[in-house]
Amino acid sequence: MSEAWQEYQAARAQLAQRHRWVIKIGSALLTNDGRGLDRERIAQWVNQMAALKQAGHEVVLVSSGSVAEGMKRLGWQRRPEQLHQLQAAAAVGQMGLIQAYESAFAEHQFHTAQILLTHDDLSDRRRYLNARTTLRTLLDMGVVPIVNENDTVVTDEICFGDNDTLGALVANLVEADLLVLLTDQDGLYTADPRTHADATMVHQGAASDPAFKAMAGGGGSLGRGGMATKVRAATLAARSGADTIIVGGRLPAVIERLRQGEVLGTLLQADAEKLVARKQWIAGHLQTCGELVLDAGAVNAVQSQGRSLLPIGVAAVQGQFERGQVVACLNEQGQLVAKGLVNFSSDEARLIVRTPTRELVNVLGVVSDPEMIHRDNLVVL
Ligand SMILES: Nc1ncnc2c1ncn2[C@@H]1O[C@H](COP(=O)(O)OP(=O)(O)O)[C@@H](O)[C@H]1O
Ligand SMILES: N[C@@H](CCC(=O)OP(=O)(O)O)C(=O)O
Repeated sequence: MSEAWQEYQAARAQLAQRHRWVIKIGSALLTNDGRGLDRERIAQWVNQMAALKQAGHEVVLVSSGSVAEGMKRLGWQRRPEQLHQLQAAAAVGQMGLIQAYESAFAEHQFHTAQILLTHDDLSDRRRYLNARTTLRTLLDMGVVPIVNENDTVVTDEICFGDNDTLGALVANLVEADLLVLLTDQDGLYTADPRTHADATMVHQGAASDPAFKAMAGGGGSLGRGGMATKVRAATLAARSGADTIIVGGRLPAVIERLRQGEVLGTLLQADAEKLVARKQWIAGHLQTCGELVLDAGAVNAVQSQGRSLLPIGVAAVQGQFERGQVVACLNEQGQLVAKGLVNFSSDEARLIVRTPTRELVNVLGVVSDPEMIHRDNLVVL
């Protein structure tokens, strides 16, 4: 046995002990090649999740499939393009999705709970904390939360877009130990195996390794994200310390075998420093209200020295925002370097661009917090 394989085995044995699992099941897998939900498979996964719970683990399920099931129920052959049709299909299909899981978990005497989230729910601090408390309460009660995006009310601008991202943000929310992304491929390959017959599977690596991002392509017609969003999800999940496994959901007894520590799929390990809860919430903002453009000195202070962002280092302000909202910090080349909770509104911020701290009082009068973004509220990306 090679040394690398021994290393994989050791990592998997350790993972199998992890307490709180978020398991995401994608559309490509759930939907019987577009012919509605694959109920037989759903029952098999539920049996394995029930066994996981009986062994003392906690499980949160993130499941796609509402649009695909809605299309089947409505007799539609192709995924509609129009948003309101997608939303209608999701509303019809979510009924079937929840019904399928509820009856399968009931066979094992487990209660389930439906949680439908939008991006807005997680970007508002109060709603985020509410969602977190509810999910944790459900887990304490032994209930299996089943999460999906609230497709009926989201628009393109405010959606997570794919359930891989949602799965990662849920992993952050519940401080999961492990995120399992079940999909239609056995794992992440060096290139999309549907178009590259010679591609080989990656067994293990660091979530932040840019090589994986380069390998990952888009998805099929039912799923939305493809591998690209799965690799990104692994980097998001890593912020709260969760490792991610991308694995084939059609492999026999896949969840059970992961629980036994078998080397399956691709393990992307959390290698970045775990962020405190408040910073995870800031980092989880996919859309921000505005941008601050930082000069090179400020980028260095924030990125390499862990310092607060001061108005003197801000070269420009874009967009409209209020004090306390999350803004993006860009370098002068327009690349995202950080996100943070800003201490000034966009109107105030424009007035104090490039202003030294001691002169703020001359521009704005009394200033309680002189930093543009305090380091405790700043996440370097
Ligand atoms: N490097 C890669 N390795 C494996 N699959 C890839 C890769 N790049 C793109 N893909 C595609 O991603 C698809 C899975 O993503 P997707 O269709 O969104 O599934 P899901 O609904 O499970 O999220 C695979 O069917 C595959 O064709
Ligand atoms: N919320 C949507 C799923 C979004 C989606 O397709 O996600 P994925 O299968 O992860 O690419 C649904 O339930 O149909």
